Amino acid sequence: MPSTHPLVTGTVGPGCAKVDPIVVADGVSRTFGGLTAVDVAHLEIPRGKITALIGPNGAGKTTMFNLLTGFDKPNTGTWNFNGRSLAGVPAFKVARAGMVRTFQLTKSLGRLTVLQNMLLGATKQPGENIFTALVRPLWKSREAEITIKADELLARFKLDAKREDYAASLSGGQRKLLEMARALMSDPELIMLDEPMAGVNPALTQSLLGHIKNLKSDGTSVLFVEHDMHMVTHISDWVIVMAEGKVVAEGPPETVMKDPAVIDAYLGAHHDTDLGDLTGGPNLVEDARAAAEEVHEHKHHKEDKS
Ligand SMILES: Nc1ncnc2c1ncn2[C@@H]1O[C@H](COP(=O)(O)OP(=O)(O)OP(=O)(O)O)[C@@H](O)[C@H]1O
Repeated sequence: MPSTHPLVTGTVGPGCAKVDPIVVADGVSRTFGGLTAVDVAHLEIPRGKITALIGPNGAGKTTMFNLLTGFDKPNTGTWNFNGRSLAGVPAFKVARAGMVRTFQLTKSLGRLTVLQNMLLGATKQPGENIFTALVRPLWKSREAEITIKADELLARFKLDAKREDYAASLSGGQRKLLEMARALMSDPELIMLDEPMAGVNPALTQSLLGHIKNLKSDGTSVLFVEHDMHMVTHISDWVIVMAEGKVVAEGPPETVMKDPAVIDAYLGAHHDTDLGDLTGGPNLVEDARAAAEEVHEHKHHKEDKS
């Protein structure tokens, strides 16, 4: 039976319209040779909420992130952010518009200090504006301003003690925190996190979850890609499921995990999974997570070898 939800106008389903969308995408496709990585007819991301983008390996989630944030160019498609068209706009301008992303493999620059990494996250660097660049006092005051902001964020993410350390010396989890903190240097309205939990040890998991929830309390919209189904069910307001480049399901976490299309999407990557385990049982979330982890490990194993 078609269902409704307070975040949605009309009925809940793949590509459904949101009451207050921050991103609206239409007809976005990207092919690599003969492979269609993304083929999304319509997608809307709700404002001020935490939205999870899930799906098996190779579903097109990271490619969709790359397209929306200007790190890749689509074959077709348009999208707007806050009502402003951002199709074809390069990544640095997308960040200035208020849409910032982090990467699956963190991009912190190991040979720069933690603080220097943070300063690079500020969208308007001192010297970017020719007038400011020529007038040294203005240059200096802007630099002081962004350093204060960087220090505040480092304290919030408990990285202040590491301020002068090289980013290369941080643990995987600390680098994820640094990525998130750096993304916040530009005061984004939408932050897009690509697998924030991957490689994070359990000690930092709670802290990362807390930071993501705080982002929402501060009014920031969050879109994240994640294979950890516990995280997805715990913190998301909304879940979007991709498989083979398309949006195959979406809805609140408590219902989307029971959707046959979601089960199919995970089984699609898992022909050897025991169907009896995954269909309809109370452990669906647990099983889907284990399935996703298994695929993930398999993939990383392949990557290690190559
Ligand atoms: N630069 C590229 N060149 C060729 N093929 C690519 C490229 N980037 C992605 N692909 C392919 O596009 C498809 C979608 O990949 P993508 O990384 O977007 O999936 P994903 O859902 O993010 O997967 P994962 O969960 O493993 O990160 C895959 O088949 C992938 O191999």
